[in-house]
Amino acid sequence: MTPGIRPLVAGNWKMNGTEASLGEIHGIRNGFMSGLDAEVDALLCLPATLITRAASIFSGSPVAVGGQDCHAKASGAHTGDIAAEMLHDAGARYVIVGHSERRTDHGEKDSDVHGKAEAAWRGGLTAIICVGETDAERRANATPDVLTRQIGGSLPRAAVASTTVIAYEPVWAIGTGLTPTAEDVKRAHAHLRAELVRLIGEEGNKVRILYGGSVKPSNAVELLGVENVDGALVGGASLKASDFLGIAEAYRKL
Ligand SMILES: O=C(CO)COP(=O)(O)O
Repeated sequence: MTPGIRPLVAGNWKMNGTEASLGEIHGIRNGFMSGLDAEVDALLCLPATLITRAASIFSGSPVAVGGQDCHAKASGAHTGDIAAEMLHDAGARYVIVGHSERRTDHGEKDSDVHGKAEAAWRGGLTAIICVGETDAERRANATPDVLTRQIGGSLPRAAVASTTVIAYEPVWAIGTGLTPTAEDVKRAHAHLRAELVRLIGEEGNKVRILYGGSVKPSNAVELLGVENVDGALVGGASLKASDFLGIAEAYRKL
């Protein structure tokens, strides 16, 4: 946690979810309507096919909807891609950019992520910029260098805290059930905070830095209580309303 920063618990459904999953979205809505919103902001980043339906379910609730990627351009001949403006039109207010799965599956580089973050702002969205080291980089003690390089290349210098979120997601912790120690998370987030301030000045002290990678209800209190951890980006556990709410409930104990 960071004094003065309201935490954000965000889900990332990745390539999961159909009509049959709408019950979980209703469950998430009901959970946040019953008082949890006093503690934390909530967001669900969905496949594009569910954004309009989820935005209608979440309407009048404190839960926002986000996309998982956007193109750098606003429109054009880019088959299969989606523009930030289109996500906004569908009801999204956030978009994840530079997730490690996009960096791996689609060869996205820091310079691509930089362009997508600017596109997100142009389209009226908050950009969630993801960074994080691989297992090999961790073993080589290269985590601080990797984070410096990724944030330096991915973060446009015009970033402001109201429309920028950083997510620290160690690649080796995603979907594996493995998590860094609280001490390792503290060190990585302190490093990212210092880099933010170096890159964008005092504004960097107000930017939310989320932790992502195997967050569950059982480890949420420990991970979310760490200094400079301003929320979570949750994959697998966000698919079930009870687990996602269980993670947000950590803020009732912190
Ligand atoms: O990649 C993630 C969120 O963006 C984390 O995924 P898991 O919570 O499934 O490890």
